[in-house]
Amino acid sequence: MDTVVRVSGLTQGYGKSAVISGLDLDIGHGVFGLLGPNGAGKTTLLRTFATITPPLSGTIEIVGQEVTSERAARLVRRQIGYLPQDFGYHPGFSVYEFVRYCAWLREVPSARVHEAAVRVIDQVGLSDRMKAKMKSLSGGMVRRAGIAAALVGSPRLVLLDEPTVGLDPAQRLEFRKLIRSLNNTAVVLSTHLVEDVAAICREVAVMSSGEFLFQGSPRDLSAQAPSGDGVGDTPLERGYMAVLNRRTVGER
Ligand SMILES: Nc1ncnc2c1ncn2[C@@H]1O[C@H](COP(=O)(O)OP(=O)(O)OP(=O)(O)O)[C@@H](O)[C@H]1O
Repeated sequence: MDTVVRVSGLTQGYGKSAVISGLDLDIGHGVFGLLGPNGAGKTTLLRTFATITPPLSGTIEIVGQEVTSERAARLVRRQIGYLPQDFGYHPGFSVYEFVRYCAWLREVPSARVHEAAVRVIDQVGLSDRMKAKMKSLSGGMVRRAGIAAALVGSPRLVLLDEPTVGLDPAQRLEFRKLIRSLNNTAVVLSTHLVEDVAAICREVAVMSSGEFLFQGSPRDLSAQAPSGDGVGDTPLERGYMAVLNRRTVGER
Protein backbone atom coordinates (compact mmCIF):
# COMPACT_ATOMS: atom_id res chain seq x y z
CA MET A 1 0.00 0.00 0.00
CA ASP A 2 1.20 3.53 -0.81
CA THR A 3 0.88 5.09 2.62
CA VAL A 4 -0.29 8.71 2.56
CA VAL A 5 -1.06 9.15 6.26
CA ARG A 6 0.67 7.22 9.03
CA VAL A 7 -0.01 7.85 12.70
CA SER A 8 1.68 6.00 15.54
CA GLY A 9 0.67 6.19 19.17
CA LEU A 10 -1.43 9.28 18.46
CA THR A 11 -2.98 10.93 21.47
CA GLN A 12 -5.03 14.03 20.78
CA GLY A 13 -7.42 16.17 22.77
CA TYR A 14 -8.15 19.55 24.26
CA GLY A 15 -6.22 21.01 27.17
CA LYS A 16 -5.17 18.02 29.18
CA SER A 17 -8.12 15.79 28.36
CA ALA A 18 -7.50 13.20 25.66
CA VAL A 19 -10.18 12.52 23.06
CA ILE A 20 -8.07 9.99 21.11
CA SER A 21 -5.54 7.77 22.93
CA GLY A 22 -2.69 5.82 21.35
CA LEU A 23 -4.10 5.41 17.84
CA ASP A 24 -2.02 3.60 15.18
CA LEU A 25 -3.26 3.92 11.62
CA ASP A 26 -2.06 3.80 8.01
CA ILE A 27 -4.14 5.26 5.20
CA GLY A 28 -3.36 4.70 1.52
CA HIS A 29 -4.99 5.70 -1.77
CA GLY A 30 -8.74 5.48 -2.12
CA VAL A 31 -11.54 6.62 0.15
CA PHE A 32 -11.34 5.96 3.88
CA GLY A 33 -14.64 6.57 5.68
CA LEU A 34 -14.97 7.67 9.29
CA LEU A 35 -18.34 6.78 10.79
CA GLY A 36 -19.35 7.50 14.34
CA PRO A 37 -21.91 9.22 16.54
CA ASN A 38 -21.74 12.89 17.52
CA GLY A 39 -18.68 13.59 19.62
CA ALA A 40 -16.86 10.39 18.54
CA GLY A 41 -13.72 12.34 17.59
CA LYS A 42 -13.98 12.40 13.78
CA THR A 43 -13.40 16.14 13.44
CA THR A 44 -10.61 16.02 16.02
CA LEU A 45 -8.86 13.35 13.94
CA LEU A 46 -9.35 15.20 10.65
CA ARG A 47 -7.98 18.43 12.14
CA THR A 48 -4.95 16.46 13.31
CA PHE A 49 -4.41 15.02 9.81
CA ALA A 50 -4.79 18.56 8.45
CA THR A 51 -1.88 19.57 10.76
CA ILE A 52 -4.05 22.26 12.36
CA THR A 53 -3.71 20.87 15.88
CA PRO A 54 -0.40 19.19 16.76
CA PRO A 55 -0.84 15.85 18.58
CA LEU A 56 -0.57 15.80 22.37
CA SER A 57 1.77 12.85 21.79
CA GLY A 58 2.69 10.33 19.11
CA THR A 59 3.83 10.89 15.55
CA ILE A 60 2.13 11.80 12.32
CA GLU A 61 3.53 11.37 8.82
CA ILE A 62 1.88 12.83 5.73
CA VAL A 63 3.13 11.75 2.29
CA GLY A 64 6.29 10.42 3.87
CA GLN A 65 7.08 13.60 5.84
CA GLU A 66 6.99 13.44 9.58
CA VAL A 67 5.27 16.56 10.92
CA THR A 68 7.59 17.59 13.70
CA SER A 69 7.37 21.38 13.52
CA GLU A 70 5.29 24.23 12.15
CA ARG A 71 7.77 24.47 9.27
CA ALA A 72 7.25 20.80 8.37
CA ALA A 73 3.48 21.29 8.69
CA ARG A 74 3.59 24.23 6.24
CA LEU A 75 5.37 22.06 3.68
CA VAL A 76 2.94 19.14 3.89
CA ARG A 77 -0.09 21.46 3.79
CA ARG A 78 0.62 21.96 0.07
CA GLN A 79 -0.41 18.33 -0.31
CA ILE A 80 -3.57 18.58 1.79
CA GLY A 81 -7.04 19.72 0.75
CA TYR A 82 -9.30 20.16 3.77
CA LEU A 83 -13.01 20.87 3.83
CA PRO A 84 -14.04 21.59 7.43
CA GLN A 85 -17.65 21.11 8.55
CA ASP A 86 -18.11 24.87 8.85
CA PHE A 87 -15.73 26.69 6.61
CA GLY A 88 -15.26 30.41 6.36
CA TYR A 89 -15.21 32.52 3.21
CA HIS A 90 -15.36 36.15 2.28
CA PRO A 91 -19.02 36.69 1.32
CA GLY A 92 -18.03 39.23 -1.33
CA PHE A 93 -15.76 36.77 -3.16
CA SER A 94 -17.05 35.15 -6.32
CA VAL A 95 -16.91 31.35 -6.52
CA TYR A 96 -13.85 31.69 -8.78
CA GLU A 97 -12.11 34.11 -6.39
CA PHE A 98 -12.82 31.84 -3.42
CA VAL A 99 -11.39 28.73 -5.11
CA ARG A 100 -8.44 30.70 -6.47
CA TYR A 101 -7.72 32.08 -3.03
CA CYS A 102 -7.72 28.56 -1.54
CA ALA A 103 -5.32 27.47 -4.33
CA TRP A 104 -3.06 30.39 -3.44
CA LEU A 105 -3.15 29.43 0.26
CA ARG A 106 -2.03 25.94 -0.72
CA GLU A 107 0.77 27.42 -2.86
CA VAL A 108 -0.46 25.91 -6.12
CA PRO A 109 2.04 27.28 -8.70
CA SER A 110 0.61 30.52 -10.11
CA ALA A 111 0.92 29.32 -13.72
CA ARG A 112 -1.49 26.47 -12.90
CA VAL A 113 -3.97 28.26 -10.65
CA HIS A 114 -6.45 29.54 -13.24
CA GLU A 115 -6.78 26.25 -15.11
CA ALA A 116 -6.93 24.26 -11.84
CA ALA A 117 -9.67 26.52 -10.39
CA VAL A 118 -11.80 26.43 -13.54
CA ARG A 119 -11.52 22.64 -13.70
CA VAL A 120 -12.66 21.91 -10.14
CA ILE A 121 -15.48 24.48 -10.37
CA ASP A 122 -16.65 22.61 -13.46
CA GLN A 123 -16.30 19.25 -11.66
CA VAL A 124 -18.64 20.36 -8.87
CA GLY A 125 -21.16 21.70 -11.40
CA LEU A 126 -20.77 25.40 -10.61
CA SER A 127 -19.40 26.64 -13.96
CA ASP A 128 -22.49 28.73 -14.57
CA ARG A 129 -22.12 30.35 -11.12
CA MET A 130 -18.38 31.01 -11.39
CA LYS A 131 -18.84 34.79 -11.12
CA ALA A 132 -21.65 34.64 -8.55
CA LYS A 133 -20.86 36.00 -5.09
CA MET A 134 -20.47 33.34 -2.40
CA LYS A 135 -23.15 35.14 -0.32
CA SER A 136 -25.69 34.67 -3.13
CA LEU A 137 -25.35 30.86 -3.24
CA SER A 138 -27.65 28.27 -1.67
CA GLY A 139 -26.26 26.13 1.20
CA GLY A 140 -25.69 23.17 -1.12
CA MET A 141 -23.87 25.35 -3.64
CA VAL A 142 -21.62 26.78 -0.91
CA ARG A 143 -20.78 23.20 0.10
CA ARG A 144 -19.95 22.38 -3.55
CA ALA A 145 -17.69 25.44 -3.74
CA GLY A 146 -16.00 24.13 -0.56
CA ILE A 147 -15.46 20.72 -2.19
CA ALA A 148 -13.92 22.50 -5.21
CA ALA A 149 -11.61 24.42 -2.87
CA ALA A 150 -10.51 21.18 -1.18
CA LEU A 151 -9.71 19.56 -4.53
CA VAL A 152 -8.05 22.44 -6.35
CA GLY A 153 -4.46 21.73 -7.38
CA SER A 154 -4.88 17.93 -6.95
CA PRO A 155 -3.63 17.49 -3.35
CA ARG A 156 -2.43 13.98 -2.44
CA LEU A 157 -4.56 13.97 0.73
CA VAL A 158 -8.15 15.22 0.76
CA LEU A 159 -9.94 15.55 4.10
CA LEU A 160 -13.70 16.04 3.92
CA ASP A 161 -15.74 16.65 7.06
CA GLU A 162 -19.37 15.78 6.29
CA PRO A 163 -19.12 17.00 2.69
CA THR A 164 -22.55 15.87 1.52
CA VAL A 165 -24.60 17.69 4.16
CA GLY A 166 -27.07 19.95 2.32
CA LEU A 167 -26.51 18.40 -1.11
CA ASP A 168 -29.61 17.27 -2.99
CA PRO A 169 -29.76 13.61 -4.10
CA ALA A 170 -28.57 14.32 -7.65
CA GLN A 171 -25.63 16.34 -6.32
CA ARG A 172 -24.72 13.58 -3.88
CA LEU A 173 -24.50 11.15 -6.78
CA GLU A 174 -22.32 13.65 -8.67
CA PHE A 175 -20.14 14.05 -5.58
CA ARG A 176 -19.61 10.30 -5.35
CA LYS A 177 -18.71 10.13 -9.03
CA LEU A 178 -16.19 12.93 -8.60
CA ILE A 179 -14.56 11.36 -5.53
CA ARG A 180 -14.39 7.97 -7.26
CA SER A 181 -12.63 9.57 -10.21
CA LEU A 182 -9.68 10.83 -8.12
CA ASN A 183 -6.49 8.87 -8.80
CA ASN A 184 -3.38 8.69 -6.64
CA THR A 185 -5.24 10.45 -3.87
CA ALA A 186 -6.13 9.46 -0.33
CA VAL A 187 -9.52 10.78 0.71
CA VAL A 188 -10.63 10.69 4.34
CA LEU A 189 -14.33 11.28 4.63
CA SER A 190 -16.20 11.86 7.86
CA THR A 191 -19.90 11.24 7.53
CA HIS A 192 -23.11 10.20 9.22
CA LEU A 193 -24.45 8.90 5.92
CA VAL A 194 -23.91 5.19 5.75
CA GLU A 195 -24.99 5.13 2.06
CA ASP A 196 -22.05 7.35 1.12
CA VAL A 197 -19.71 4.88 2.78
CA ALA A 198 -21.31 1.94 0.98
CA ALA A 199 -21.01 3.74 -2.35
CA ILE A 200 -17.47 5.07 -2.30
CA CYS A 201 -15.29 3.84 0.57
CA ARG A 202 -12.58 1.25 0.15
CA GLU A 203 -12.13 1.09 3.89
CA VAL A 204 -14.17 2.32 6.82
CA ALA A 205 -13.56 2.88 10.53
CA VAL A 206 -16.27 3.14 13.16
CA MET A 207 -15.27 5.56 15.90
CA SER A 208 -16.82 6.02 19.30
CA SER A 209 -15.42 7.99 22.24
CA GLY A 210 -12.16 8.51 20.33
CA GLU A 211 -11.59 4.79 19.74
CA PHE A 212 -11.73 2.70 16.59
CA LEU A 213 -14.30 -0.01 17.26
CA PHE A 214 -14.02 -1.42 13.75
CA GLN A 215 -11.76 -1.01 10.73
CA GLY A 216 -12.21 -2.89 7.46
CA SER A 217 -14.11 -2.91 4.19
CA PRO A 218 -17.77 -1.84 3.97
CA ARG A 219 -18.55 -5.49 3.18
CA ASP A 220 -16.85 -6.59 6.43
CA LEU A 221 -18.82 -3.95 8.34
CA SER A 222 -22.08 -5.28 6.88
CA ALA A 223 -21.07 -8.75 8.07
CA GLN A 224 -20.95 -7.51 11.69
CA ALA A 225 -24.73 -7.90 11.96
CA PRO A 226 -25.38 -11.62 12.27
CA SER A 227 -27.80 -13.11 9.73
CA GLY A 228 -29.23 -9.78 8.66
CA ASP A 229 -31.09 -9.04 11.88
CA GLY A 230 -30.74 -6.06 14.18
CA VAL A 231 -31.40 -2.34 13.93
CA GLY A 232 -31.10 -0.62 10.54
CA ASP A 233 -32.61 -0.65 7.06
CA THR A 234 -29.58 -1.80 5.05
CA PRO A 235 -26.89 -4.42 5.72
CA LEU A 236 -24.31 -1.67 6.31
CA GLU A 237 -26.56 0.23 8.74
CA ARG A 238 -27.19 -3.01 10.63
CA GLY A 239 -23.45 -3.77 10.74
CA TYR A 240 -22.68 -0.24 11.94
CA MET A 241 -25.36 -0.37 14.65
CA ALA A 242 -24.19 -3.84 15.73
CA VAL A 243 -20.65 -2.52 16.25
CA LEU A 244 -21.89 0.47 18.26
CA ASN A 245 -24.34 -1.59 20.31
CA ARG A 246 -21.72 -4.18 21.15
CA ARG A 247 -19.69 -1.39 22.69
CA THR A 248 -22.66 -0.04 24.64
CA VAL A 249 -23.55 -3.50 25.95
CA GLY A 250 -19.88 -4.07 26.88
CA GLU A 251 -19.89 -0.85 28.91
CA ARG A 252 -22.91 -1.80 31.02
N1 LIG B 1 -12.54 22.97 20.97
C1 LIG B 1 -12.85 22.00 21.82
N2 LIG B 1 -12.58 22.13 23.13
C2 LIG B 1 -12.87 21.12 24.02
N3 LIG B 1 -13.45 19.97 23.66
C3 LIG B 1 -13.75 19.79 22.37
C4 LIG B 1 -13.46 20.79 21.37
N4 LIG B 1 -13.86 20.32 20.16
C5 LIG B 1 -14.37 19.09 20.39
N5 LIG B 1 -14.30 18.77 21.70
C6 LIG B 1 -14.74 17.49 22.32
O1 LIG B 1 -14.02 16.44 21.70
C7 LIG B 1 -14.85 15.30 21.49
C8 LIG B 1 -14.82 14.90 20.04
O2 LIG B 1 -15.44 15.93 19.26
P1 LIG B 1 -15.41 15.94 17.67
O3 LIG B 1 -15.95 17.25 17.20
O4 LIG B 1 -14.07 15.53 17.20
O5 LIG B 1 -16.47 14.77 17.34
P2 LIG B 1 -17.17 14.37 15.96
O6 LIG B 1 -17.11 12.89 15.87
O7 LIG B 1 -16.60 15.14 14.84
O8 LIG B 1 -18.68 14.83 16.24
P3 LIG B 1 -19.83 15.33 15.20
O9 LIG B 1 -20.32 14.10 14.50
O10 LIG B 1 -20.86 15.87 16.13
O11 LIG B 1 -19.23 16.36 14.29
C9 LIG B 1 -16.24 15.69 22.03
O12 LIG B 1 -16.36 15.19 23.33
C10 LIG B 1 -16.21 17.19 22.04
O13 LIG B 1 -17.04 17.71 23.04
